[in-house]
Amino acid sequence: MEIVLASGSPRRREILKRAGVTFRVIPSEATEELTESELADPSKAARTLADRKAGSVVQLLLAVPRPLNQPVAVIGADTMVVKDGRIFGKPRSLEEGTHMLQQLQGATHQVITGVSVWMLSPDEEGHVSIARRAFSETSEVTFKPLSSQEIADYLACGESFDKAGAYAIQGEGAKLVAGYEGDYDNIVGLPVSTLLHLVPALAE
Ligand SMILES: Cc1cn([C@H]2C[C@H](O)[C@@H](COP(=O)(O)OP(=O)(O)OP(=O)(O)O)O2)c(=O)[nH]c1=O
Repeated sequence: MEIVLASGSPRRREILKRAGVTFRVIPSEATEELTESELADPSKAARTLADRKAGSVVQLLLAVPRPLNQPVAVIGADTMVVKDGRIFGKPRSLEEGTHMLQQLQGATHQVITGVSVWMLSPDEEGHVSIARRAFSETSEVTFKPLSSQEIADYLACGESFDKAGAYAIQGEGAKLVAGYEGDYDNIVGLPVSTLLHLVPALAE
């Protein structure tokens, strides 16, 4: 089976590689916008975005005028930070990053990663059947109390802008964190242990 990771995230690539999975990368160009009603249920929203990312890459694969000659699994994922039911994605400005970290300091929040796997199976005539499996995983992260100066100094290191919630637990952001519960890889972007448990074919 061929495995495709529908993600431009170097962290997801790294985590999947470390788990011993052989795959290629096709970054998704799906939009990350959600409607008000989708925003109301963060776990579902994360699964929806993951599904959209995987689905957009499946469309690309099926648009190529060359029949699939083997089953293909396409993996999409989306990570969001959730504080008091509000979703924090990637900050679009320094102000937004500052606001996110002000909300997160001295408190506990959830990090939710939604994952969607689309399995494409061609038959002998070249017809492709599609099966989908989606799940989400939640970890909890507690931040130390932070002063405005500490927040400004952290944002100045520059690692915040492509990270949900404006921090990277695997980077300089580790020093903002008092502790976490749950799966660490899930916080960094891909709950690979649950993924391989639910879709064991990926590890074969
Ligand atoms: C909370 C947290 C998030 N992140 C990252 C994981 C995700 O890459 C990113 C959230 O953005 P996503 O939209 O989930 O992913 P992405 O845009 O990086 O990649 P793609 O859509 O192509 O798959 O935040 C960390 O690296 N460390 C952390 O501690």
